[in-house]
Amino acid sequence: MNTSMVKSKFLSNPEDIGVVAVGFSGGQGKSGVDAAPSALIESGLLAQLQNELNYKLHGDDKVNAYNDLVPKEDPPYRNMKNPGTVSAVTQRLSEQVYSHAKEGRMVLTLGGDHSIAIGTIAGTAKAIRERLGREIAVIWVDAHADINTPETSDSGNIHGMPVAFVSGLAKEEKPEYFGWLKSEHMLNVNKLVYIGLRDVDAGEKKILRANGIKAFSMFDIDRYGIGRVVEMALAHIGNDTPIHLSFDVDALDPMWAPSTGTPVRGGLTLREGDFICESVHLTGNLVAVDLVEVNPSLAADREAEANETIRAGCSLVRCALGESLL
Ligand SMILES: NC(=[NH2+])NCCC[C@H](N)C(=O)O
Ligand SMILES: [Mn+2]
Ligand SMILES: [Mn+2]
Repeated sequence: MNTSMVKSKFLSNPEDIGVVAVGFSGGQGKSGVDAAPSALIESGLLAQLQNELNYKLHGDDKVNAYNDLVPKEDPPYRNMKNPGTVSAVTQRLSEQVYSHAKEGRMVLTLGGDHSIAIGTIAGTAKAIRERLGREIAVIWVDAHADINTPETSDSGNIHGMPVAFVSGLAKEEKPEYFGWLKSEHMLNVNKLVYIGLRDVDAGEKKILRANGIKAFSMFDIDRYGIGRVVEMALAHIGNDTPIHLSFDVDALDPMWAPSTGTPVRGGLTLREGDFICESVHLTGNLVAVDLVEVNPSLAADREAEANETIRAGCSLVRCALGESLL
């Protein structure tokens, strides 16, 4: 590792990264987001982590497609689209993430749409509870809150619901529809903090308010600047808490990350996104990172815009894992 890098104090093997490549798009309707992990890897992300940041990488270098888990029929249930598929994939993913986190490794998950955070957070939360007897905190960087319940969602897309499921705000008994989520998988909502919000549904605003969830919108970033916002976000979590960073590339302004399924103007600059990741790295508390919603096939000028988005995604991940400017 570089000397300037901070080793996470909650990892027994901080030089080791468990990589999980999740080629999955079933949490929303647009194809192409499943191609992101291979695009990120082909552009050199894992090679950089290995050769420049000197990490030891574990896990499969092939992208998981989870085709064996797709049921023959998957009708909507409680207004959710592809509920059986998303449930089965995130359950399997939770076990993959868990097995890396259990070994005391940092876990890097390359999505895929944001529904996969049901699996990544469930896996991290369970492993950290078992290994350290601790609850994790989640920093959710996104234009969206992704905290709809099946009933509040207008779209029925599960990538708009992962926070509700993994925090127990959306409940379901049936094991084939997320009933596999048990208390050991759960995230406490007072250990959750959002950064970058600017497109939050009316039902989600109610949920955020009713549960007193800490959220920093783009308004807060304009008002206080990214430096103070990150400071306040980290203060909310407390400086002795393992952190899972879930970064939706659509938190960035479409100027920096145009190739994504639900772009919203007025977002973070790439530098602000990198700054969040650098700051989280510097806490020494990071235990897991997700990068989601890169969709290389969604771009007006396909190649140039897709490449920009992939480059932005790689930059965010490298910053979270300790690349520094000097
Ligand atoms: N991960 C995302 N990009 N989520 C977008 C969600 C959009 C909208 N709030 C919905 O529930 O459908
Ligand atoms: Mn989003
Ligand atoms: Mn999201």
